Amino acid sequence: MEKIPLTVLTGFLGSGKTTLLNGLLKTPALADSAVLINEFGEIALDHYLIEAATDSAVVLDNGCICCTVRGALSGALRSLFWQRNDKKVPYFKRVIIETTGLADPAPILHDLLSHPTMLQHYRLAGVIVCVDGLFGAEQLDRHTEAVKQAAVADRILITKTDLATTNQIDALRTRLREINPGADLSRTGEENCDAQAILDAVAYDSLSKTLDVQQWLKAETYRRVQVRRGVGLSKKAMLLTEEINRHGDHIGAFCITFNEPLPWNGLLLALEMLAMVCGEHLLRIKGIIDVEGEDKPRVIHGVQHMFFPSSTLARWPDDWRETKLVFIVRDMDAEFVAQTLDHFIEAAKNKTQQEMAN
Ligand SMILES: Nc1nc2c(ncn2[C@@H]2O[C@H](COP(=O)(O)OP(=O)(O)OP(=O)(O)O)[C@@H](O)[C@H]2O)c(=O)[nH]1
Repeated sequence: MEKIPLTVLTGFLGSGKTTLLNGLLKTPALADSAVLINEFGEIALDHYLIEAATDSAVVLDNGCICCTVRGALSGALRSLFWQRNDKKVPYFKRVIIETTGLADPAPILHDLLSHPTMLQHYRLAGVIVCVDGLFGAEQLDRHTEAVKQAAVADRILITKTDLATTNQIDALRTRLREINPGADLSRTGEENCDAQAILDAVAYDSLSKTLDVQQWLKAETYRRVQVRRGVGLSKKAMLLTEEINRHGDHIGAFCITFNEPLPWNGLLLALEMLAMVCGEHLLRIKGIIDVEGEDKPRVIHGVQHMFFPSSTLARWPDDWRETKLVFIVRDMDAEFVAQTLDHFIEAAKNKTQQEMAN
């Protein structure tokens, strides 16, 4: 059965999420959507979608379903799926989750990822983040959540471009590029900003055999970090603030490559170890892996200490067969990540060699 695409729409308070969503939902392409508004605690949200929503799902004028969910989303998504199955709500093709502006997106993505039954029905199509063209820079300065939101985005939309000056928008673009070099970045009102483009641009389908790897990974936009062979793990370097950029964002975005096939177990151990020791510093990881003994590339991606189930693509791009892992981290040393990967990969290779020798 085809999985239902799930788009997470986030962005700081007042950044224009609801305005964007209202615009998107008016377009016929998105008429068959279910919208979940994820509320937390006492934060007062009073816009039209919330007003339209009661405890359970409400059908909006355009046929979209809307409901407000307090706390964890996974239960609501499962229930929505079964309601659709039992025809208790109109059929919907996709789900858009709008989070509250104060939300750290990582726990939301964890919630979505950590329920295997939910992953049977849904797939994460992408994370869209609205950044306020006028106040975005200030929000990035003051609020860690705003930086984290930008870091996990697949697509960033700069809003309120009618209010901001060209200089403000250009400076914001540059800063967002530093935080998240691989995200699609555009401003509302731009040509490539229509509803379908926004939803399609980020589509990562774990079952898709046709994923455009280059477009998805954009490895060339990240700073390249070399693995120093045979150096091993340094005792001192784990959590460093070397990655602080000139805005003080404490965010590092880098790419690590390996040009020989890797033992899958060694790589997994390395990633597990990184997730265990410094999971909260790992904001986003994506990778295409050349696995020893396999002809086809494997895709992995994760947020903090959670990884989406890995999947295998149909084939390598014509001009590229190399492992590439991109990381967006917070207060974490890039070299430490590279050496940890190398250490566990080498250990796995040595173990296999010893087993073969015996
Ligand atoms: N001029 C202008 N105003 C905008 C734009 N986008 C949003 N706004 C206004 O900014 C305010 C906040 O927009 P919302 O869409 O409610 O923002 P939000 O991110 O959903 O806000 P919360 O859900 O409260 O976090 C509203 O008054 C909007 O009318 C824009 O592109 N231009």
